[in-house]
Amino acid sequence: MTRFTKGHGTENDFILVADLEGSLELTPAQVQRMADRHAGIGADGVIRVVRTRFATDDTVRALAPEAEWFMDYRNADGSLAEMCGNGTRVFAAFLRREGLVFGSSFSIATRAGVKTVRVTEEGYAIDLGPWRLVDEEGARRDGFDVMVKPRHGKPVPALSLDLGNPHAVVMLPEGIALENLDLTEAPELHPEPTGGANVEFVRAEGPGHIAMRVHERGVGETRSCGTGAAAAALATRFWSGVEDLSPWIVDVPGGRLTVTPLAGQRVELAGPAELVADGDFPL
Ligand SMILES: N[C@@H](CCC[C@H](N)C(=O)O)C(=O)O
Repeated sequence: MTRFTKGHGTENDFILVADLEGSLELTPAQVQRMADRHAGIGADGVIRVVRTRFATDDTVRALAPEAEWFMDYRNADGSLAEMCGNGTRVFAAFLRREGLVFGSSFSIATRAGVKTVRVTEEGYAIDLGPWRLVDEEGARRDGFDVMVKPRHGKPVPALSLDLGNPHAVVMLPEGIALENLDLTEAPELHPEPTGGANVEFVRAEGPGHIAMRVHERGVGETRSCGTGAAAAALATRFWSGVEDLSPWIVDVPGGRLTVTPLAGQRVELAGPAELVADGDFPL
């Protein structure tokens, strides 16, 4: 039996497995079984909690002097992802509950580098680090660099951003309601990015305020995506032409996140994190 904890951040839900000394080899099939919502525990992703110095990947192990704990993140289909914004908050909540970190600020290692966590009144704020437009020249010229076709929908232009993991953000044109999108299948992307992408659909709600739905790579539609919320806010800010450091509110089906652009092309994500259950699972 393997001990697990279930948690969520704005209803993006995760199974955490503590493997502090790095002795567990989690296979894609095991991840799929745990994440299965009918025959398993059910989750959008599985997070292995491991000491960074025991990570198998050399690039991650090199982060050990900066961050004691590595968030080994897997999507529900068993694929590895570089980063998970909501996952970092839930990971932080787990580390604190278990007494594995102390203080109101600490660092965690991810496949996309070290992220700094700050404890806040509502939960956690994570410095997601550097972000970039994938095709800056194309984006500045046309405002988009990829076409996205949702199921039963017409192709719409989107902007590709790299938040450590890949995103394509669509600002919905007039006449297409966010609520009516069919995200039961992955939207088609043209050109298709190598390695796929998470796709965010955005509606402007007012200055500094957007609503978003997301289709996540390796999962399907989820009720929230932290790196997706950051990508959506940064894309909307880019299209607005006012690239200041004011915070953005991002409403997702599972709640509300705050995204704050930081100096030096960095971005912070803030929101809640809840640990809701503990149990044992036959892996
Ligand atoms: N839900 C996450 C992102 C998880 C990884 C993503 N599906 C990918 O494959 O890149 C978030 O909160 O950022």
